[in-house]
Amino acid sequence: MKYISTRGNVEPKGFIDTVLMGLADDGGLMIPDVIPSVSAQTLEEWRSLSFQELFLKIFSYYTNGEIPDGDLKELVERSYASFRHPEVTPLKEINDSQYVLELFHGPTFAFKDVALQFMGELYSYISRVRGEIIHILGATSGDTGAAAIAGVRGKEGIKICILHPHNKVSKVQELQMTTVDDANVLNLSVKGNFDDCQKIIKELFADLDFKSRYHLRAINSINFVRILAQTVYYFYAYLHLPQAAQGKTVNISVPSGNFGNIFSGYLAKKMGLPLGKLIIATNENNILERFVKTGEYKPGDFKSTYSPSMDIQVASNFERYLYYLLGEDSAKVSDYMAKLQREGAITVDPALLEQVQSEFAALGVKNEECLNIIGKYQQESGYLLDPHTACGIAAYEEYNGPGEIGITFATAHPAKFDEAISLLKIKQEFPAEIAGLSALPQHMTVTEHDKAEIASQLETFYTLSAEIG
Ligand SMILES: Cc1ncc(COP(=O)(O)O)c(C=O)c1O
Ligand SMILES: N[C@@H](CCOP(=O)(O)O)C(=O)O
Repeated sequence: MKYISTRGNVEPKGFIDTVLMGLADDGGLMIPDVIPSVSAQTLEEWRSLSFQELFLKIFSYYTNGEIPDGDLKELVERSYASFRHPEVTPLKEINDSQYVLELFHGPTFAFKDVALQFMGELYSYISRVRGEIIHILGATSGDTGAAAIAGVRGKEGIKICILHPHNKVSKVQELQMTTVDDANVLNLSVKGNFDDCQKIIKELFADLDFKSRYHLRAINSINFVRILAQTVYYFYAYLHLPQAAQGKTVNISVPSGNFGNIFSGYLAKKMGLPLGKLIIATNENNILERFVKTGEYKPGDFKSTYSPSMDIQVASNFERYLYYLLGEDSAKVSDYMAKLQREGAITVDPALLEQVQSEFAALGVKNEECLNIIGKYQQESGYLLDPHTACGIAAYEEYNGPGEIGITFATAHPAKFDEAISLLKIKQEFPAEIAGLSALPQHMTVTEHDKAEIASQLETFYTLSAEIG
């Protein structure tokens, strides 16, 4: 398998080179040239596999043998040894038509750990085996940053710089990132919002001279391996439904921001996983809901909500979906993206909109509704949802039809977002790993929202890294 860019101007690459490239050098996003197909019989054979075994099966379609089987197995085993649940991503039954896939049992209590624990191991492996310098640059609305740092802190040959929006992440998220005192970690707290942080890193990646001089590597979902690692739990969830649910339509509701998690579901479906609707749940930053309902993709005004990790207006992975929606025509994708840049909005025609609506449903959940859902589920079933998951549940309630099975992804543990939970006067118990954070000193540099200033901070940090790494 080779990997190509959504914009068509990158020579086809192998798996490891795609990981290293991150953002495609032509400004697009890397995707496989052909999506492999998993037969119904193979799926049936996968039912009894553990999460780790399933991971290896799925990756075997994508890695071209560039990582020997034994090495990949070792990386996967190490990645999930740090999870607190033996199943890694357990499926919980709420009732016989409603399930929650808990994705928060990793070191930083959010779904990002699933892909980023593996990416940390993978980067470390690539650094060791290929002698590549790994200087990670990432942007976060709170969870990616914490998980990426946890995945690579203290690892030889790797440095990581994460930009987060100043005072716009939850207290626990900030502490998880900034109490790490390893010398290979730099936290920049940027005066702006997540979209500003993401825009700056994309511009720095697009400066090919800067990118190659400082060996910039991506950990955000612009990196295809993030998307691929996230497909594993779609398969896992589907294959672990009880027998009574099998054969029914299975819809998945996914709290969404950068469109990475749900794009993994789209990929899983294209590989042959027989899912019903993919339900996009957002908060009041509802660009994706507006797109699915009207065909217009237009970033709106940024709003701070109770689910800060989804406070995103410009959904990075939308371009990957656009590629498939436009019939895998990279010239058309380039035109649409140029128009978006020029005019601030793009619209798809009615025939394409019909296709979008056959593939996705979407709901932008208001702050008040988010709290109502948390309160309701806590009272009725004793299950405490985090505010992102609550948006997912609201969208499930809106779109799951009678006789259908709905799986909502629980993308974070509620302890990360007590700012919202405490508004309901719910007193939650904090896991020890989180409770202990507030006693630790924090390390971060507050920075203007200014690309040149950030580039200069990176130059200093990455130059120093040569001595450390
Ligand atoms: C807890 C949580 N839920 C949902 C999302 C949205 O996921 P995605 O950006 O992959 O759409 C994020 C951040 O991305 C998150 O941290
Ligand atoms: N919500 C994310 C935003 C970045 O998303 P990514 O999937 O592209 O890494 C976060 O928590 O940082």
